[in-house]
Amino acid sequence: MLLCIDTGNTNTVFSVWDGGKFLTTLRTATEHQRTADQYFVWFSTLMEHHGLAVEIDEVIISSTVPRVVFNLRVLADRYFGCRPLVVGKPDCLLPHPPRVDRSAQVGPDRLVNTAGAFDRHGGDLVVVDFGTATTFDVVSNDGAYIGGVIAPGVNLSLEALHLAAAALPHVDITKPQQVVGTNTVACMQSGVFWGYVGLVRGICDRILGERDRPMKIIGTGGLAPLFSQGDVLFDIIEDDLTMHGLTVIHRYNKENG
Ligand SMILES: Nc1ncnc2c1ncn2[C@@H]1O[C@H](COP(=O)(O)OP(=O)(O)O)[C@@H](O)[C@H]1O
Ligand SMILES: CC(C)(COP(=O)(O)O)[C@@H](O)C(=O)NCCC(=O)O
Ligand SMILES: [K+]
Repeated sequence: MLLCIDTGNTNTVFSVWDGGKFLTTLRTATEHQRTADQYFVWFSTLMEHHGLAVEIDEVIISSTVPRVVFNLRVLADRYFGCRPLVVGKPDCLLPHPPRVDRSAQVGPDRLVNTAGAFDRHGGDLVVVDFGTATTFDVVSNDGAYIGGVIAPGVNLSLEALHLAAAALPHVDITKPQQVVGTNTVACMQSGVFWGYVGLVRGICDRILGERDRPMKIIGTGGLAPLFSQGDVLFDIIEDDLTMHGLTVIHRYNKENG
């Protein structure tokens, strides 16, 4: 079976694909010091806990943190007896190569989102992914990643306020009751929540204006549903888009590699 690994700057997600569906999805904090042995103890313990006695014989990795790839490669080699496909490396083929200034610099998560979204929805898309950073990935009519936008992530913005201003506490994001906050926490939540609603809407409107054609807007990442409570921001919300993209790229490499 195929193990799909998506490492973001905050969290790493492992998901097991049986060829038709994901059997389980496991999440751990991203730490570059974690060894292959540590990954395996964590993974095998939870697989056993879920009663999943499956044999992994293929691995695909997308990592926005280059340093973790070494240990993930060792994991695949030592425990699953395979050489992983690593998105963004020259030996990993993409169904539609990106058309940007330096394709080697594009975050692999964005290439994967593009592949997953095009497979499900066809071309002319904007994928908005709420992770450590909030990214906008523009997918052309023929399925290529052709550029986008990188904005600071929601939690990063809240944390930056806390770190830079002595009197501002650490707060979690939520949709505030009112725009006008009557205490410090409510004021901060309002600034970030409504600020992001405006940011997403404003950037998508500008992308649509610049591209001058109808496009579908797809939201993904854990915070997409929260922000769509503030305004109609997305045509579709899909929380498994990155994982789906990994299966698409894996299949493409099997068929064409
Ligand atoms: N459903 C959720 N509710 C609240 N916060 C979330 C949710 N999903 C993710 N987050 C937060 O959003 C940030 C980005 O998370 P994640 O999507 O895992 O980022 P990355 O892919 O960059 O690792 C993290 O700080 C995480 O705690
Ligand atoms: C923009 C990102 C930091 C987003 O990563 P994430 O929020 O998923 O951790 C990542 O896609 C990245 O490191 N990109 C490299 C630069 C680029 O995509 O052009
Ligand atoms: K992201």
